[in-house]
Amino acid sequence: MTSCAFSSSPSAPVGIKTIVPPPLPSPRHPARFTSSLLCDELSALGQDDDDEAVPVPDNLLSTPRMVRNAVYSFVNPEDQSKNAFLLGWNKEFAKELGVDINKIERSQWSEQELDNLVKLLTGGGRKIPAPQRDEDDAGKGPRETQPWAHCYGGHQFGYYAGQLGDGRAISLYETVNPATGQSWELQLKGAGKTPYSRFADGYAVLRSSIREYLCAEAVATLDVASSRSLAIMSTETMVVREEGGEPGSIVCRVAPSWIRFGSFEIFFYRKDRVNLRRLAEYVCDEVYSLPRDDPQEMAAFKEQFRKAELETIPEPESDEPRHVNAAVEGEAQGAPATTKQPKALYRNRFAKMFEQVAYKTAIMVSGWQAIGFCHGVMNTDNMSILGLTIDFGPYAFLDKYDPLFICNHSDSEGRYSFQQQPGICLWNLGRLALTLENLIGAQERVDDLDWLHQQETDTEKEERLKEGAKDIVVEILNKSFRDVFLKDYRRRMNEKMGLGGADQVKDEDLTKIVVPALAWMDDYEVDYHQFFRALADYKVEGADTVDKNGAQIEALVKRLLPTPVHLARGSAAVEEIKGWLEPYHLRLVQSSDLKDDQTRRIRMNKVNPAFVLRNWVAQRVIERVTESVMKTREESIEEDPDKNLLDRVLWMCQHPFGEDASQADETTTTADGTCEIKRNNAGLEVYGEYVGPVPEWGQGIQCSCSS
Ligand SMILES: Nc1ncnc2c1ncn2[C@@H]1O[C@H](COP(=O)(O)OP(=O)(O)OP(=O)(O)O)[C@@H](O)[C@H]1O
Repeated sequence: MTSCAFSSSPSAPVGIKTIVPPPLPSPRHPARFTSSLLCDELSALGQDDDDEAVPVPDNLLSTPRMVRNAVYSFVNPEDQSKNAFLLGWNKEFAKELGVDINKIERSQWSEQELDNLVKLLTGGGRKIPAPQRDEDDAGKGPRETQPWAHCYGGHQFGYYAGQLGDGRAISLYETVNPATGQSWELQLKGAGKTPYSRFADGYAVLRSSIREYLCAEAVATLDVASSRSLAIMSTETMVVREEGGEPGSIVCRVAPSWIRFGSFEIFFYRKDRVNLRRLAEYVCDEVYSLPRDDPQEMAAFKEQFRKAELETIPEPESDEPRHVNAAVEGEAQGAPATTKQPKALYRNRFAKMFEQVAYKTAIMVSGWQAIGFCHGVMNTDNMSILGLTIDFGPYAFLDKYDPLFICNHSDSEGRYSFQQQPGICLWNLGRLALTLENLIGAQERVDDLDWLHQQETDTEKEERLKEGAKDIVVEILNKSFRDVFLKDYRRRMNEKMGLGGADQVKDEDLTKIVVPALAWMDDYEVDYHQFFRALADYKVEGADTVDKNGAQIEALVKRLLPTPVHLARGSAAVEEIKGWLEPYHLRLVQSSDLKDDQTRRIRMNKVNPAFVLRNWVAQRVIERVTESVMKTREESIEEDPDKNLLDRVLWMCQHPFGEDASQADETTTTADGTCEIKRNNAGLEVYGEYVGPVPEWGQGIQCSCSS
């Protein structure tokens, strides 16, 4: 890359620097939030087209402050482009984003295009392609972004922390992939100070950027919703952290929406009902595309049920309308249903939105539990309104299976330990529900909903609204979170164990096979991921009971037990493994769909990764890339023997299952009856040392939180 200067466009006003568009897709809006949400007034001063408007200097725009009465602030990324260069480009995600197919590969870009991209992503340029849909702007050519930072609050480790906000993340613009219709918001993390930076510097260090860049892709590939990574840049600056000076970096990360639970909390705790309502409407409209509540349906509901509620309340009818939920209070506790009156509940769009959030959060966390992912900082400011995995800080994939595993060394009490994650999601959903209870509790009452658009206080009314939300929220948490979580977790675990897909899950699979298998792994400190790859090689053909498979079981145990100390307990392990292997074996042989060893193996190896982004792998990449960044750029390109490690590991994150899952390992029985399994690494050579046991130096690595 040359140290390119901006090229001047002939039509640009004198003094304004212009660059040609980089190979990125066009924006839908220069700034999506401008449409319906309130902007921080100070930051908006210089942003309109009015000739009279005086541009606000960047340092004032980004001055940390309390931002009230606003959902976001305009702010420009700090120009860190001087010596910046592109460290990694995720071409697989670029396709999903809708980047011009002829510009997917770095090798397809001109030097100018590379320069433009790096400048845009490191704050040195603001020109983006012309908007896609805005007819007024059509044909006007490149225009400027109006980057913004979002205002949010959040509960951190159980306590409400007040205003947090995007302190080092700045959204550039939103784009829609015309082929898929999916919209994406491009955000730079580490882009410099914003009004929400509080006492911090707005930067990100290379170490944390690499971890986020890789892990978002690893998680997404394992079929768990996640933010995505488009690119990672080295800013060639030093950033000061607890550990000393470290190279700085920016990640361009992308999500359909970056709104968090904490986005609602900030307005709730400030008693700012107007912004809370606007944000909720925005999420219903733009994020979930929920239709507006139908006034006629609401009126009909009111007529039919509220009047009846005042008189004598009828038993719910079987052909009641879809939105009516006749929850019978007390039924759950075993009280006779007839002694309690049924309540007719109307789920307005805010309840439906909450239901969607609960559902998506359940699916996300069932994914985490199944893939063995520990998030580490499940504060409400890190909970996405779309159930995406966001904020890849001190995360870790499990090595050995340990339900008590804590990956965040600041979490001394294990609030966010591996086994706590589903419960914490529920707790966090409870925090979100609190912010929405007025809106949900209003149900079909238009007058109450209108009242909620104002800032007026009426404690009695609010109590009534709160009461009106209670049953709806409880039911959503039960049905759309708890039940969904359990169902999805069963499905995922059954698939991992080769017990078939969703339609084949049996009630006792979890209690008789999955849970005892996990307990066995915990007891013998078995590697969580290797367990499933080894189990895929287990054969039932020719053995109608587990007892006929003795030699194979011994070999399996030998392959899984991590150290000689564990191996010394080998015979106990063999006996104990039978506790779940027996029902497992029977379950397989009794099903014509499951008993074919080869088919099952292929299926299992398609959901159980051979490559896992373990902490030691991420650490290795960090060390190599840091080393090369610390050299001059020319040196690093010429001399770094592992210069492609970042790209290679990204590729592994995106292709973790092995290239050829169909090749079976070879099982041989020796003369003395012992059984050896020779690993067939066909297709795994490409991963080199990055598949297989964790090296000694890499066991138990924890990462620092000062990112
Ligand atoms: N170096 C920094 N400069 C400014 N603000 C920061 C910095 N590090 C963290 N913050 C802010 O502190 C809060 C909590 O930090 P947390 O570690 O959860 O977020 P993060 O990793 O910066 O961001 P994200 O959740 O957007 O991935 C957020 O408001 C975040 O923006």
